[in-house]
Amino acid sequence: IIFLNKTKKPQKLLMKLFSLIVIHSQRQLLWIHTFLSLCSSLFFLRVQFELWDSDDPIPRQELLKKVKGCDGLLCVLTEKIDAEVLNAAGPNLKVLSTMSVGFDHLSLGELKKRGIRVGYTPEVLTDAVAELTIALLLATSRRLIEATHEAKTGGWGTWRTLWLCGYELADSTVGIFGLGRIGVAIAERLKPFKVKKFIYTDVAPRPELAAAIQAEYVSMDELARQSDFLAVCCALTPETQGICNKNLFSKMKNTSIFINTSRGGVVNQEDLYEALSTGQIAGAGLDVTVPEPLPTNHPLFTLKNCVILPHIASASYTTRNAMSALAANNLLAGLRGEPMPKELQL
Ligand SMILES: O=C(O)[C@H](O)CO
Repeated sequence: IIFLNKTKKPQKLLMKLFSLIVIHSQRQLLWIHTFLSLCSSLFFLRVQFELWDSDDPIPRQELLKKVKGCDGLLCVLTEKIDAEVLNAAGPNLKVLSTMSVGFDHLSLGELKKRGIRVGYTPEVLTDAVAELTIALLLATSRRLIEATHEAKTGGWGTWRTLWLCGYELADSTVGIFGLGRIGVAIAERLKPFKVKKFIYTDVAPRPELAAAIQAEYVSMDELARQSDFLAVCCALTPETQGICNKNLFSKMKNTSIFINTSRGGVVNQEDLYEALSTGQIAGAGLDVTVPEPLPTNHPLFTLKNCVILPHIASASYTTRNAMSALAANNLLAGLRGEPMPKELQL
């Protein structure tokens, strides 16, 4: 979280920036890009900034206190930016920059009403998210977590014909729910695994994106019926909230693998638990849940056929650096009154 205030004191500001760079280059490589971007522009813009100096989210009360009077705010997805925060900020706030492609943590209506411009970080994380999705899909379908556990804990006896058998991608049908950049990037990576067919569903056909991967547009029901692997790549919106539910799982094959690297809110977790524990579907790989972190006593953790990761799809050094630099540049462009590199159209 970075709070920005315009100021007329560049000298003091430079000293402050310099000390912050030193502190953060020792602590978090990730932030260096952000600070360099900020430093190169802040001198000319004459702004003061304050950083929430921790990897843990800023406590809500602290956020409400510190945001008062700010012109700009850079946040991550753990901060809910709603009317309460915007009221606490007051009328100075002109720009909000989130270091995320997802924006379900932002009250867009409230931001629009106040004329606050919003920056976000699409594209720079596409490769990392697609890569992690493939890793999660294979870990789930080929039962890698179960297998390493068995090997480590003495379950590995003689070679057995059906022990730890899973499902392979060759000759399979892969379904994508929500075809955007990330869905296409996932399909491109899956293609060399000899997938037979890609199908997708979305609010409407997306022929240009689909052409890149020769994907066929189908209804949600068909997606459920045909997919051997179903990857959820849609944004969380009121329309997609809980859309992966009993109705969807009941139409899937009992050999199908369900993968979600978008947002946990898209899935009805009780229905997913039911589908997994009764063998309605074969397995699920989740990088996102509700809540996050998912309590360690959550029923989904008891299932061998459910692989749960702690929301790490974009967690590569390269991508997080790129996200932080883009978030900083969005913020600065917004403060200068210029077009942001990646601005959300409200
Ligand atoms: O929205 C995002 O940017 C991702 O979920 C973070 O990896």
